[in-house]
Amino acid sequence: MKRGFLNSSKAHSKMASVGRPDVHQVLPGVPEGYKTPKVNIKEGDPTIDPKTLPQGAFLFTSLPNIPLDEHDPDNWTSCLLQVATKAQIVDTPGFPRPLLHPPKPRYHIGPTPNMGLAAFSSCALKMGDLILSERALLIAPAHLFAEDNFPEDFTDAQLHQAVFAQAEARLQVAYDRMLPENQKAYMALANSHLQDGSGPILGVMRTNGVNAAPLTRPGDPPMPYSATCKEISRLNHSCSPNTAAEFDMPSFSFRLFAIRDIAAGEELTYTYTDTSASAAVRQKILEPYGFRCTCRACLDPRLSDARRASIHRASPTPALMSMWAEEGLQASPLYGQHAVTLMERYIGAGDLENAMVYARMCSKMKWFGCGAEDWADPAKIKADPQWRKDVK
Ligand SMILES: C[S@@+](CC[C@H](N)C(=O)[O-])C[C@H]1O[C@@H](n2cnc3c(N)ncnc32)[C@H](O)[C@@H]1O
Repeated sequence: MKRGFLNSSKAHSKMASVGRPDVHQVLPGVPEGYKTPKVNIKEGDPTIDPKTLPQGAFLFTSLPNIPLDEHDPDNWTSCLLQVATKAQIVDTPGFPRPLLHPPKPRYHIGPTPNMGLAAFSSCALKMGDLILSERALLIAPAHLFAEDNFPEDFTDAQLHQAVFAQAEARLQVAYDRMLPENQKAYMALANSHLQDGSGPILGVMRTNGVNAAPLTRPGDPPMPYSATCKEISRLNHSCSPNTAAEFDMPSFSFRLFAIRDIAAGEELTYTYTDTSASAAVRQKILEPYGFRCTCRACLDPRLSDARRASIHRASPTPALMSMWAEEGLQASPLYGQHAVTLMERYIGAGDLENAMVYARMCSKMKWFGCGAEDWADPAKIKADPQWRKDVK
């Protein structure tokens, strides 16, 4: 039986452009005459051999690496990645594996009265059910970074705008490499950054980016990546979400799972914030998305804040697990770790019935990337080296 899964480290041809935005038109704060530096290291550029680039250099690429004008039923992602990150991806055993799809569609996108579009379950779902798999439209560094020395007389506001302009110019290259239908899908996504100087491509990324954590290699400085998806990015936020997304490196795709049982027609949500934080802190983190969360935990923060604080401190017990579930925090890695701890505790005590309860729970927690479908097997539990080790 695999232990500690929760602790393990775990995008040429020129194409038509849909609604191609003009960086300087949409960034009025950039001083007249300021030109963004050219950042054009594209794969397939005959003047550059990617193998000679430093590991930290950025590369525009498509993953899986198929010709840019070709269609793949599973789509491909237009990426801006560090050279070393790309190497890590293509060296992943099994890459590029086809996507794992549910046997029939389990969700649909539809309107809400006050939250724009949203995703809804099309059937009753069980905890651990795969809802959808998709490759992102765009993956790029989540953090804005400046690439040249700015004129000394720039004001803070101008500096801010110039950094946005650089980011937009970079993203424009990745956007130009997308298939026209992907460009169209990208520009159709929500944008909560229409007034702050973000260019349109950056604005959509900042509104819809999903954390592609496994792409961040351990190192200094860490480079977080943001993935903008056609479908998953339609999910609205909840501080007690009912889904979680896991990035599967071999297939280079996100998998969205039900993290508890979900009724047919229920809205599917995931979290944009830190669910362990207080309601006030969560609202602050959500501010850039342009809404105030009105989920159950935010409407009654006094009770929920106290409960969240205490359950994050407490040691795992079956009663504590119920409190985590009542608070709707099954996406938290700590919840998963507790399930493993309890399973191990019952294995050590030779308590098969209770060990099976938590083994079944762990087996369904596929959003943690554990892929541990067969943990809930009494024969395996009894064959575990720790079986009955704590029995005096
Ligand atoms: C990633 S998009 C989600 C999909 C979006 N509703 C759409 O129409 O495409 C994020 C945007 O959805 C809206 N949104 C997401 N969660 C919300 C919530 N809990 N309450 C109100 N608006 C929300 C906000 O406008 C936010 O900027």
